Amino acid sequence: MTPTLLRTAAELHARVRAGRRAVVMTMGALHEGHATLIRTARRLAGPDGEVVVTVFVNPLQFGRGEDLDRYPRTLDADLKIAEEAGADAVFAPAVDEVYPGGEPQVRISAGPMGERLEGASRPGHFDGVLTVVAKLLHLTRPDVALYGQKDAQQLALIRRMVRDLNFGIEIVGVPTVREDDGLALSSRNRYLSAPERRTALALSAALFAGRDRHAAQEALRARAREVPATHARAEALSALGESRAAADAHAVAQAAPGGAGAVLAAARLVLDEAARLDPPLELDYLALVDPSDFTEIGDREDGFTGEAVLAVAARVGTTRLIDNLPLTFGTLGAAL
Ligand SMILES: Nc1ncnc2c1ncn2[C@@H]1O[C@H](COP(=O)(O)OP(=O)(O)OP(=O)(O)O)[C@@H](O)[C@H]1O
Ligand SMILES: CC(C)(CO)[C@@H](O)C(=O)[O-]
Ligand code: BAL
Repeated sequence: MTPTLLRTAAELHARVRAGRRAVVMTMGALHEGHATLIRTARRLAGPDGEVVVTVFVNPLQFGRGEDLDRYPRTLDADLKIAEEAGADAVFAPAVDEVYPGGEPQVRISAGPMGERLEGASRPGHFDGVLTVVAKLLHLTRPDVALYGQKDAQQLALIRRMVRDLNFGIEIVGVPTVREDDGLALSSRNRYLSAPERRTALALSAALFAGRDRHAAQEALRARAREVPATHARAEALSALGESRAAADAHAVAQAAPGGAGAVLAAARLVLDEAARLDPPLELDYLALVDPSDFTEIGDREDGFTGEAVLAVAARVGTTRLIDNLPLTFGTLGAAL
């Protein structure tokens, strides 16, 4: 069924709530990534609940010289995608409806986490994001709200805001949806020409190179833990086994370089190559960060263990893209 289109806060509030409400916030120009969020929301809301999708290009989160004016606005197509994915209502307010008195004087401050990575490149961006997210949460009053892992720093900040300011709403993160060749789906991909898209593939390719390096390291770490046990077993068996196990231990020790620095180096190699393509990739940042506060762990000692996010941002032509992958350091070895 075509979702009900709601244009005003009054229309939204007049709507009779049906069970558990799940909200997906977007800036429109919907694609399969958004559809996945909406389908997940449908599941979480349940058959008696409802899914509300918001479509609003928020001027507050765009810096001067960014793409606010050219950002794609495709409401008819968005309604169709929202319908197919199972939305009950689409809230698509005008700017005046969200900010009736002009830009708000009182805003949410994203704090130090909002000044790193994306926040360093786009000053004020996360204050604008959190301010509109807070407003949209108050307007839509969901039980649960869903956000994509593709915007990992945004997701972490929304979780933080909801916790720090007691919003009492469940926040659910949804893994990044990609094209078959790896490119993360993004509304801004439609700005890319064919040659630019080829260059843009380097973002995901770099992350995959980092992930592969990480997987190889983790396997070596696990092997290194296993070797003493192998050694003990071998010792009990025969002198020949013992010397084999010792050789194995030596080989693992030699082969286990690494940690965070090696993961970053593997990813950087791909980005460096892409910088020589035509059109070139212009790197903004590549960083390995702690997902709880987005501080860099790239420069910490090689023995880092725990959750991390490998994040990248780059420009191709006039289009700025971001991508990231979650990585876990050390648990494979720890589990053995
Ligand atoms: N490829 C994707 N996979 C999963 N979630 C996504 C993906 N792309 C966007 N989202 C999520 O959809 C929500 C709305 O995002 P938004 O409308 O800004 O789309 P976008 O494709 O990220 O656009 P942009 O190109 O402006 O970054 C956010 O929670 C975002 O993280
Ligand atoms: C969360 C959001 C809808 C706020 O404008 C936006 O930042 C987005 O689409 O990711
Ligand atoms: N998807 C994040 C919104 C923005 O880039 O402004």
